[in-house]
Amino acid sequence: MTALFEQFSLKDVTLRNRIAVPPMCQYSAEDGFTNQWHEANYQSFARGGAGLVIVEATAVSPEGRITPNCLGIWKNEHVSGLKNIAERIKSQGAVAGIQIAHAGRKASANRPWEGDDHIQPSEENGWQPIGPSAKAFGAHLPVTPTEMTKADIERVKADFVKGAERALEAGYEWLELHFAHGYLAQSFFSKHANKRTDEYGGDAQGRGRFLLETLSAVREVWPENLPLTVRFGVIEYDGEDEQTLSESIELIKQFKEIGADFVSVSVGFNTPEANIPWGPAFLAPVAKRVRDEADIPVATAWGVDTPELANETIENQQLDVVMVGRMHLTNPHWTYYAAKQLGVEKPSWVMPAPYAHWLERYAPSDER
Ligand SMILES: Cc1cc2c(cc1C)N(C[C@H](O)[C@H](O)[C@H](O)COP(=O)(O)O)c1[nH]c(=O)[nH]c(=O)c1N2
Ligand SMILES: NC(=O)C1=CN(Cc2ccccc2)CCC1
Repeated sequence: MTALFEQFSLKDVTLRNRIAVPPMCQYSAEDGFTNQWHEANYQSFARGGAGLVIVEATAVSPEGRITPNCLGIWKNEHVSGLKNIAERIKSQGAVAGIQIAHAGRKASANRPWEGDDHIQPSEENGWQPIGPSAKAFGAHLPVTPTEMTKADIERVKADFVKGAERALEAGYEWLELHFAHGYLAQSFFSKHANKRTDEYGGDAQGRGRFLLETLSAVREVWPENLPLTVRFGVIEYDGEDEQTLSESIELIKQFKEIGADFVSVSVGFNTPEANIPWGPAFLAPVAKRVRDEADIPVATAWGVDTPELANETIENQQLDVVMVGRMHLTNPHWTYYAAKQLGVEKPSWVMPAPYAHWLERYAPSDER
């Protein structure tokens, strides 16, 4: 059996294969609400055969959005649209996941194709970002965030809890807390962003406290039988990698004790001075270290673009699930393409019958 197409069970959820579509912001919402763009976007990935489709970073409060056009889950009115998306994903045979998020000091930004840079808080469509300390990211995100008070910390933790409750109500079965990519939770763990001298700063334990407490609070409301997962940047490529990685693995061991079932291993992106070694599956060896040392199932993304490479990361036990992002933007049926490439039996049947039946007996002219 081709490893990439083996099922994967976690708690009461079973993925039909090891291929996941990671969260990818569409920056297409108004006031946080889903629309026909999101419906088409997510249903197409699921129809293509992916085992798990994770809905993009969905903000737990308005100020937690990256851009004004990010999805939201900060009010009950958001639930019905998110439920529609979950149903569309499940109707195509994939597991419906959702990532809930707070952008922290990277909030109040233009959409990538409109500059990707901060919108000044004084501008009509901008707002004042918050963060662990009054320390800006820099580069294209120069606005200095307001240092969060204890009350702010309690409010944002409560926003994550309410977001998790709404995600459950919307029918999602895989919850991912966004603890990566230099957004709020990740930034608390970062020495670059967190200069606090209270219990939410200082050593690794202090810098990890916001993440641990947020996970704990969500654990209490998320059902024990459904996967509760985190996406966490374990390395910055800022010259401190061994230190950061060992501190990150220690924190992940605590995530597991608190009740995290799975980690999507990613990059910290807390500093514009990082030197990221971009390349095919560059993070897979790091994910394997996490998998082995913290003894927890993992996924990672980042350039796992070919079916062969994806299959290898599972076969050589680096990953349990592969996150294939941008390749799904090129081809939402990437899973079907991978099944054909890897010589899986009856490859067209990774898709629903109306497509599978005809593709089973059709070879495109360039393959005849
Ligand atoms: C347009 C777009 C939007 C997003 C992303 C990426 C892209 C391209 N990524 C990162 C993404 O999940 C993935 O980790 C990267 O794209 C790397 O994987 P690939 O090399 O694309 O397979 C991302 N990550 C995340 O945790 N939450 C998100 O909402 C987003 N949004
Ligand atoms: N919401 C997120 O976590 C996002 C992560 N990105 C990281 C990224 C960096 C480089 C290439 C692709 C993605 C950019 C888009 C938004």
